[in-house]
Amino acid sequence: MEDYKFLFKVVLVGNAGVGKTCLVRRFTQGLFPPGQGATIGVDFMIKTVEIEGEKIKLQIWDTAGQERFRSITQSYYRSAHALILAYDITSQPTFDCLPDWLREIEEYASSKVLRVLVGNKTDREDREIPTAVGEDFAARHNMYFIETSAKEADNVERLFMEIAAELMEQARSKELPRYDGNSPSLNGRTTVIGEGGCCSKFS
Ligand SMILES: Nc1nc2c(ncn2[C@@H]2O[C@H](COP(=O)(O)OP(=O)(O)OP(=O)(O)O)[C@@H](O)[C@H]2O)c(=O)[nH]1
Repeated sequence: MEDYKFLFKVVLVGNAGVGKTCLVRRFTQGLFPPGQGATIGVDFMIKTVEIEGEKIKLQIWDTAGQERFRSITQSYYRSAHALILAYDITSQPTFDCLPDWLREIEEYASSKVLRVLVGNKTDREDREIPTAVGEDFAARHNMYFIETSAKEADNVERLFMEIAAELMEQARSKELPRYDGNSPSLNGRTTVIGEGGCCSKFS
C-alpha cells in the first residue's frame, strides 16, 4: 500500500504553448524538456511531496491547449481539486483568452475548485503582460496568482507546494474531530477532499 495521507488532483489548462507541459516536467522530473511537441489530449504525472510531516500525493493532469482537444480536456475538470490556468507573459493573445478559459472552468469544474492563475516564462526579456495586470486579473476573479519560469525553475516548486499546502489545509479543516460520540471515525489513511473553499493570493 502506498504511503500517503492525502491525494489531490491538479489540472493545468491554458492556451497551447504557454508552457504547461514544461511546468509539470520541471516540477515532477526537475528538467526543462528540449523541443517537445504539443500535448495530445491529456498527460498525467504523479509526485508525492511532504508538508508538515504529511505525505501528499499530487496527480497532475496536463491538458492540451489546442482547441481540437477541448472536448477531451473538459472531462478532466470535474474531478480537479485545483486548476492551474496558465498564460505566457510574453504573449498578449494567451492573456486575452483567460476569460474564455474561466467560462470553461465555470461550466465544467466544481464551483469550489482552487483556482490559480500562472504567468509563465518570466525568464524572457520580451514581456507583454506586466505583473500587476496579471495580479489584478487574478484578484478580480478570486484566484491565486504567481509568475513562474519553467525554464529557470523559478517559482515552480512554490506553485505546486502552495497548492498542496492549501488543499491540505482545506482537507484538514474538514477532518476536525466532532464531539457527538457517534461521528464516523477518521482512521482512513487517505483523504480526498471534496469541495473546499478558496481564495486569496499566494503571499
Ligand atoms: N523561455 C521560456 N520558454 C518556455 C518556458 N516554458 C515553456 N517554454 C517553451 O514554450 C514552448 C511550449 O511549451 P509547452 O510546455 O509544450 O507548452 P504547453 O502549454 O504544454 O502547450 P500544449 O501542450 O500545446 O498545450 C516550448 O518551446 C517550451 O520550450 C519558460 O518558462 N521560459
